[in-house]
Amino acid sequence: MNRAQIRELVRKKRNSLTKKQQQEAENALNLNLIQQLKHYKNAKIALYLTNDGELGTNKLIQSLRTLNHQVYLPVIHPFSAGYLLFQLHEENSPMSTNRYGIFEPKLNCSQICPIEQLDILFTPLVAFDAQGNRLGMGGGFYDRTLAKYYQEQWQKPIVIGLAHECQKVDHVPTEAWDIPLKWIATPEFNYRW
Ligand SMILES: Nc1nc2c(c(=O)[nH]1)N(C=O)[C@@H](CNc1ccc(C(=O)N[C@@H](CCC(=O)O)C(=O)O)cc1)CN2
Ligand SMILES: Nc1ncnc2c1ncn2[C@@H]1O[C@H](COP(=O)(O)OP(=O)(O)OP(=O)(O)O)[C@@H](O)[C@H]1O
Repeated sequence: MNRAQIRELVRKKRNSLTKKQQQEAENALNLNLIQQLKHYKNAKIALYLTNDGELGTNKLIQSLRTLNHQVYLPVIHPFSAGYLLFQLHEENSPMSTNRYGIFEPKLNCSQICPIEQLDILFTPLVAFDAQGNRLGMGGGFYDRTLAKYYQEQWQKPIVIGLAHECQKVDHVPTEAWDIPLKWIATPEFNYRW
């Protein structure tokens, strides 16, 4: 299967999960990651708002806030095409919808966090394989935005892909720009490379 075929197949799969399965997955992911991140204090953590059958993040966002972490969300860069910015997201932050119909914070430059100052960055993904290869929605946003950090000796942020178990495939055909992940969390497991 090529990248487009895998994308189509896995997007269908995750969109066909029932509400109950989605809810259970979201709850389990929350418990998994709260346990995994328990040594962090007042961390800056980038997440995303759920779209297209992706693993739910609302519960995790609420828990992280309760634990005094700061939550950031991606905002599509207003003029650097294909890049993301990460903006602070609080309970009542003004929101707007981007061109894909995904909620994102209304751009406020004073609340943007440079990537190297984030402690943890969670990426959405469509499919992953046993080697940590990641396939996204096809915009190249995360690959492009993180490319600069991948080239240098990279300490921060820790990048963690989030996915349902059903998004694991035998093999993701890779491209030169793809950034393999060192950690993918599902509701059930943590895959580390
Ligand atoms: N929840 C979430 N937020 C995210 C991402 C994501 O994958 N998930 N992104 C990760 O990069 C960025 C947005 N990238 C996206 C790229 C394509 C489509 C999408 O639905 N594409 C349609 C075609 C839409 C069109 O061109 O008008 C499709 O493939 O059906 C959505 C998001 C930033 N925010
Ligand atoms: N580092 C980069 N520099 C320039 N272009 C890039 C880079 N990374 C990806 N692209 C471009 O973005 C397009 C989409 O890439 P790809 O199919 O890998 O996206 P994706 O990983 O599925 O999406 P996303 O990262 O947004 O979840 C490709 O055509 C590629 O040319």
